[in-house]
Amino acid sequence: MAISSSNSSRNPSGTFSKNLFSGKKGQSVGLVRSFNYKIPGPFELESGKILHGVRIEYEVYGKMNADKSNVILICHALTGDAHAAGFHQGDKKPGWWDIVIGPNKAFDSEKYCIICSNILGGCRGSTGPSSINPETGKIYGISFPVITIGDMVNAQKKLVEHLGIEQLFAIAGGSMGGMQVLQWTVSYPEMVRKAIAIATTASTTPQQIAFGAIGRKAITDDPKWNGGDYYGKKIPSQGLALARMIGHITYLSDASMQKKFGRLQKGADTVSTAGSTSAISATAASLSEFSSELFQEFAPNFEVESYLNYQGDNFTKRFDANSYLYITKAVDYFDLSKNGSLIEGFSGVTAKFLVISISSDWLYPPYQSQEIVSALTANGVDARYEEIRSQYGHDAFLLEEGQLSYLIKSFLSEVLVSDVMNRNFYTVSRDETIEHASRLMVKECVSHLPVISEDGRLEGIVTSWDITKAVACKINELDEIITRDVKYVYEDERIEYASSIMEKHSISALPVIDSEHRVIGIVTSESISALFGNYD
Ligand SMILES: CC(=O)SCCNC(=O)CCNC(=O)[C@H](O)C(C)(C)COP(=O)(O)OP(=O)(O)OC[C@H]1O[C@@H](n2cnc3c(N)ncnc32)[C@H](O)[C@@H]1OP(=O)(O)O
Ligand SMILES: N[C@@H](CCO)C(=O)O
Repeated sequence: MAISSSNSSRNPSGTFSKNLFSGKKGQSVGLVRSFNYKIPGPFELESGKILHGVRIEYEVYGKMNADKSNVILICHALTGDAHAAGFHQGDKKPGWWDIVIGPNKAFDSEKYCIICSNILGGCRGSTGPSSINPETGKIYGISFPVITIGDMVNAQKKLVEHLGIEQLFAIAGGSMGGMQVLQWTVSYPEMVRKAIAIATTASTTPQQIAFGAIGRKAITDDPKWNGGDYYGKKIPSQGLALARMIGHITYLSDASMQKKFGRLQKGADTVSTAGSTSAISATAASLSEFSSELFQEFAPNFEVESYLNYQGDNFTKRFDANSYLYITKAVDYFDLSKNGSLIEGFSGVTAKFLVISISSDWLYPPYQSQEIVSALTANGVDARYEEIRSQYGHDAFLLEEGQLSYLIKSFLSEVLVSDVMNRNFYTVSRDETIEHASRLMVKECVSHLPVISEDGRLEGIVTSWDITKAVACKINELDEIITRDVKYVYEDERIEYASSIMEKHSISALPVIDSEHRVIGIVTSESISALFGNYD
């Protein structure tokens, strides 16, 4: 299967493998803890309903830099939580996206401050239907109001503001996490610089809604669901497990199920490999070899049945059935198109995008990611499309470490001069005095002044060092001390290039010019250091 890809971020051979990313091996963020933020005052939902005392559970990996410009928000999928990386005390398994979060990993915790929060409506520390309604002192149950992906994002925004972050360096997530990513860039375009949406859609399809509906029916048809009032009693574990079993099939693929289970049956002790599919098949798999008693009981004799039973049962130990109802409904309502147009829905988006699909994902197939990219591109948004080649199906976004790392790392580290340049800058003209330039530098705390012509074209540069020398030599005219062979960059050049010019010529600031040689900004070594994590 070929990888369809748009551009150059691929490795030189043009192929991917699970171990493709050959950078320094990442390590764990180690022992981590969760925090819990209570949103002060009322929290208004998109429906107009109000929640009080909303709590948001979150975790943080890495440090914020001085101006909090290195923060990456991770959004989790349907049944995830705030624990994305590292270990809680006593845990054997790390957080759910540990493969990409940590020192030297794709979301490098040495460089970025990575935050992940549990969604509103969830059951892992954030307010949801299993929380106590502060107005009644009782568990909400199904008196909890309907929530949307927009509500989840609005709650995350409250957390982000509480942490004093004005703009997120990036936001990333897969599946329903990807929906939150898209919603963020639509609702708060000025707050997101880069967006990574994986295995997701901008508008939930009838097939996706259908699977959600069956899962919900499994829960509500379980007598123990009891109209959502089961807290402190027996939980609707049959229905919840069945919902997860159905859901879990959609997270896998035909090929991955062939590979994992083949037709293997319990009790079969010899296996053989079947042709090109590498399927495992039981040698003694003919029906006649099973006892009629076993057959009549419809016992789960296939390995895939045992696996699904295990996944279903396991799920009931970590998830609340009502949360499942509310969250899947929020997914079903998700539709960013406006007046039937996704292009219109994305008008106003400014973040740079990396949209990743998975070749074997039949739940959120690649065409849905391509639609996102087309609509973004139609709005002039810089959106890159990549398809991960994987047999794991939808859940590949939790597993494909090498491909994800390669794509995410190169996307995050691609910084252009325009991302860093200061557009509020000061200039002088060459017929001005040294005293004027000197006063301007002191007043505005700048050490470099581009010298421009009447129509704004770059003619030279004067630095505070030039002024110091001029004063020592009793020179008064600016014209005499201007550096005319001035180095400059264009705004669409990579920041590494700007940095290399500065290093080569031992200079700490470069004017940024447009195609007509007019000065449009200035980039300084200070702003580059801040971006790449000069942590205080
Ligand atoms: C996305 C978020 O934001 S967070 C939520 C993500 N987490 C989940 O979805 C959890 C459940 N999902 C899964 O397990 C997913 O398949 C994945 C993608 C996360 C893991 O995939 P894989 O590593 O391929 O694991 P696999 O699908 O084989 O399942 C492993 C589990 O099934 C069990 N299992 C495997 N085969 C069988 C079998 N034949 N019978 C019974 N159990 C089996 C394993 O013992 C293992 O149990 P454990 O999880 O308690 O260790
Ligand atoms: N398996 C993941 C992804 C579902 O989209 C989850 O349960 O959250």
